[in-house]
Amino acid sequence: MEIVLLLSLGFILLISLFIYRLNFHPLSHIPGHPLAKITYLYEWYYDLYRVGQYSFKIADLHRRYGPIIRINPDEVHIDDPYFFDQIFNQTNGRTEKPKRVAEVFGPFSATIATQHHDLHRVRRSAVNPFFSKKSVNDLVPVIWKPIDMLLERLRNASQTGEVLNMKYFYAAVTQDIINAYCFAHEPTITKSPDFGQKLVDDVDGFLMVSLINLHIPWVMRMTYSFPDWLNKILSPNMANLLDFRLSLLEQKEAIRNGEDTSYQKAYHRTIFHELLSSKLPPQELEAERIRDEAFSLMTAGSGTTNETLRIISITIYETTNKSKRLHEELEAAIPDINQPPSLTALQNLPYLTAVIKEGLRMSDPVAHRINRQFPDTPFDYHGTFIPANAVVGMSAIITHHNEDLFPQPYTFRPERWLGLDGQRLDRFLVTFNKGTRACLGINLAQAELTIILAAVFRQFDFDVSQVKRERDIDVSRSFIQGAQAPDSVGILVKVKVC
Ligand code: HEM
Repeated sequence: MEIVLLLSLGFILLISLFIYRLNFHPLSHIPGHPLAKITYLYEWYYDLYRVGQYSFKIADLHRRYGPIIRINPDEVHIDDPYFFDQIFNQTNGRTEKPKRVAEVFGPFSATIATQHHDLHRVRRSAVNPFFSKKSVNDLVPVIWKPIDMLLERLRNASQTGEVLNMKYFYAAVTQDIINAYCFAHEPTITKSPDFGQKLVDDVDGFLMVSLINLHIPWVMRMTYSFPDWLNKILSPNMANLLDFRLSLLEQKEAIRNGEDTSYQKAYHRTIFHELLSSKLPPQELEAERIRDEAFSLMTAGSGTTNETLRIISITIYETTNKSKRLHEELEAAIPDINQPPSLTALQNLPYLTAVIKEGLRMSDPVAHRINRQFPDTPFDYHGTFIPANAVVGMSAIITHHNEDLFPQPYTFRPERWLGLDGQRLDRFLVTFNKGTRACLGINLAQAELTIILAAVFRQFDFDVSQVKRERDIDVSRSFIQGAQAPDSVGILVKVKVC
């Protein structure tokens, strides 16, 4: 009898909640699918049951309900490229990251995972100087080191016929670069026989788990509270990642204790040697906080750039006329491969630059929507009121496939970025997002893309006949970062010297 009473009470409460969300909630006037308005289960269904599909479903919902929609009980999503700056680039008051997004990697104290505006400003201003244009320009010799190693390995593979996996060789280079910048390490991953495949796969696995954590936050919180040995038993795939986190902690402590002085021999700045002697408040320099910052830089600084590199590379080799045009531009700009031009000279090459922009448009490594809360700022979207502190998001993948701005959006057409018409499109390229929480590593990523693509395309051609676009290239799932089909083994290529 009591159970029946309790069940009836629960049922009445649930119905009342649905009625509130549908009719009286501050976002109730915003159109959207009725199920998405009343329950998070709608989003769960697409993300958890259909595995990483909500990012794509949102585009469908916009087609049905218009440019401003409610995608879950508490969140608004906008599809309007002209409104991007108003949301992300506005400086009128505090910009916060919604709690469940900030904690998507667990209770994680890196800049990227900081919910509140003021703390984010403190953390971000400590790391910003390392990623300015000037700092990245000073880093160019460090960037070249693993690239030279990769070129050597590509040359060898072209002679032996060895099949290489592009997914891992680009990742290795980007990891070696950020490793050197963070800790003054010599490049080792680009030299390793499998290009450090396990760590790349583990980070992919971690991102998949993060999607579960977005929806069921206590899962990651609980696992964070377990000791590493227990987590390794529960989830053997995570063992390497946990060791990696531990090794970051150890490296950082060795620096703090003066046991690691490798930076004295390095001819470049290193982030963690400087950060540990910075004027950050003591709690910001605590061991685990700095470990989390290192973990975030090492992961955010590799997977994204790697994804763009491989999508550009394969797409360009699939379209012979484009690879020919790029190769001709590079041959003229780099007559002697042993004397590469400066980064600035490479960044002034019009076709290479257009290829990179088109690659950033089409690859969209951060496939998930990006959302914010503005506690001090309400918005007016063409007559639709969005109250202060509502969660508001936009998606680069939707903006970048807007047919009015980018006709034939699924076709790789670098030419769209050339000339005056191309310059007008620049403001709609939002792969790195905009505003105070936009990508920290944009200058580094741009430099890596430019130098790596110039170096590789100047000398090599690839046989891409083993690559299947739908399986290995197209982003068909979104786990914060975009992912390819589950049966993809990466991108297997044979190397040819051109
Ligand atoms: C093609 C390459 C890259 C793309 C497309 C990309 C994209 C993005 C995007 C969209 C964000 C905003 C995320 C959000 O608001 O939730 C972001 C943030 C961030 N990115 Fe990147 N990124 C790339 C490369 C890098 C590199 C090389 C680094 C270097 C270490 C880096 C470090 C970061 C960090 C630390 C943040 C957090 C910034 C903050 O919260 O203030 N990224 N990135």
